[in-house]
Formats: sequence, C-alpha cells, structure tokens
Amino acid sequence: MGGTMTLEPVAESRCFEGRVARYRHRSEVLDCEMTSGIYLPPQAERRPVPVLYWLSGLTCTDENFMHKAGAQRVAAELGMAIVCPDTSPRGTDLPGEHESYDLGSGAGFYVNATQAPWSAHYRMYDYVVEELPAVVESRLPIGPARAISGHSMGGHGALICALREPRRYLSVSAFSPVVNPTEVPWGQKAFSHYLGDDPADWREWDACALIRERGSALPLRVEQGEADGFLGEQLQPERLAEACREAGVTLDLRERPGYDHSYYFIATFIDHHLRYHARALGIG
Ligand SMILES: N[C@@H](CCC(=O)N[C@@H](CSC=O)C(=O)NCC(=O)O)C(=O)O
Repeated sequence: MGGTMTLEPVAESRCFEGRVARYRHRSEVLDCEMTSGIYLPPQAERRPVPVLYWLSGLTCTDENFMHKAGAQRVAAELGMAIVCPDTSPRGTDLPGEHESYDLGSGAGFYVNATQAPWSAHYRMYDYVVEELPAVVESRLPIGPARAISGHSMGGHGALICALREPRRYLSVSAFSPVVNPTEVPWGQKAFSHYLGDDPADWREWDACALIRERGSALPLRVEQGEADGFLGEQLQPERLAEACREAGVTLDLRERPGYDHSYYFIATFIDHHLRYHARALGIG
C-alpha cells in the first residue's frame, strides 16, 4: 500500500528549525483526496525520525492540532514527527453527510463502515492505521517507530488503534476520549449509521469492550478535564477505569480540576504526552 502514490505539498512553513506542512494525496482506501498536517523536526533533515500520529475530534480537520496545541516546540527538541490526518473522507457528498457535526464529514469515528452509503468511503480505520503511514513513511524522513494519541472522538480512535494493533504502536495516550462509544449518544449515532443496527457489531470498535475481550500489554495514559462539558454524557472515563481494573490493564488516568474540553486543555498538557511518547519511542 502507498507504493505509487504521490504526496503533494500544499503548504509549508519553517517552525522551530523544522517544518510544518500540509500534504495532499489520493487515498485508495477512502476513494477521495485527503490532506494531512505533518510536523518534521530539524533532526529529520539528517535521518528518519520516530512519529506520533494524532487523531483529532469532531468538526476538526488536519489543521486544528497544528494550529492550537502548541506541540511543535517540544517535538523539535525531541526529534519527533507529528502526523495529523483529517477526521473523515472529504470531497464526497453522501446523503446526510454534511448535515450534523457528529455524523459524516468531520466525524469518521476511525471505524471501517460496513453500511451503505458510508462503506464506499468511510474506512478511516484502515486509512489511519495502514494507508497513511505507508504513504508518509515511504516518502518522508519518518521511521516506523510509532506512537498514537488523540482527542475526544480522536482519543477513542487512538485507543482502538493501539488496542487492535498493539504491534504497530509503541505507546498510546488520549485526551478526553470517548471510551465506551457503544453506550453513549455520539457513538451510538455514528455506529448505527456506519456499522448497522446490531450493537454486537460495534464492540470491536469500542475501547472498553476491546480491553475486556483482549486486554492490553500497552499501558494507557488518559488526560481528562473535570470541567469538561461532555464528561458525564459522552466521555465517562470511569467506564475505562473499570474495564482496565477488571482486565488487569495499566491505566494512568489524570483528572485535571477546572479544565474543559478545549484545545486550551490539550495545549496545557501536550508536552507531558510528547515526553511520555518520546520515552517509548527511544528518544526521551
Ligand atoms: N457542538 C460542538 C462540538 C464540537 C467540538 O467540541 N469539537 C471538539 C472535539 S469534540 C469530540 O470529538 C474539537 O476538537 N473542536 C475543534 C476545536 O478546534 O476546538 C461544535 O460544533 O462546536
């Protein structure tokens, strides 16, 4: 995968002696053009560097994290690339695709849809786990040592990627993740459209269910603001804590008084996560 694909730079700026860029490519998996944000630290001018894949949340594009998280300074210091995929296929026009913020465009939920019309394009899991890494790792100075993190819907995405593909990632973390999508409104809405009406088919895309069924040798690190407006209805990190306790999985859940769901929260703690991943990637 990724063999003949071109990666076209559409914007580039120097940043902390490295460069932050947007690259466009044709995705065969999603059957559309996609754009990703990529930070390459200065060390990448001399050798391939380890990489953090960042999965953003509902309504985001590839740009939110690069613009708002303030991760580039420490990524430059550590010698870590950051790859930010978009949050759904783009340029498509399926029925209902652009009508609500929590379904369709900007809301791919990092699953492989099985239901028409979504299944023609909405295969974000295969895209972020296989196709995009194959493309960027073959065309840019990015090595195969991978970590993964994300926010909210993207925190759910990071957790399920690492839980389903533990050999692909050396570490995983999440900010304000949707930990049990099969039991909360955001997940139930998206999964019923993408995966069909039988909740039994949703479990392989749910972090709590995956932990109970497969365990995890990788420890999980989660940052959660206690003043997050989505906490009680959509996030419920206590469900993840219970699943980890029952399955004997290590969870470092850091609950932060006063912090909400915004990128101000992410910006406050992103350095801790970058250094955590750097240690697992062998550059910390
Ligand atoms: N109804 C709101 C919800 C959008 C929102 O809060 N999006 C978050 C992620 S929520 C879970 O996945 C986000 O990251 N927004 C982008 C940002 O830059 O803050 C709305 O439509 O605004």
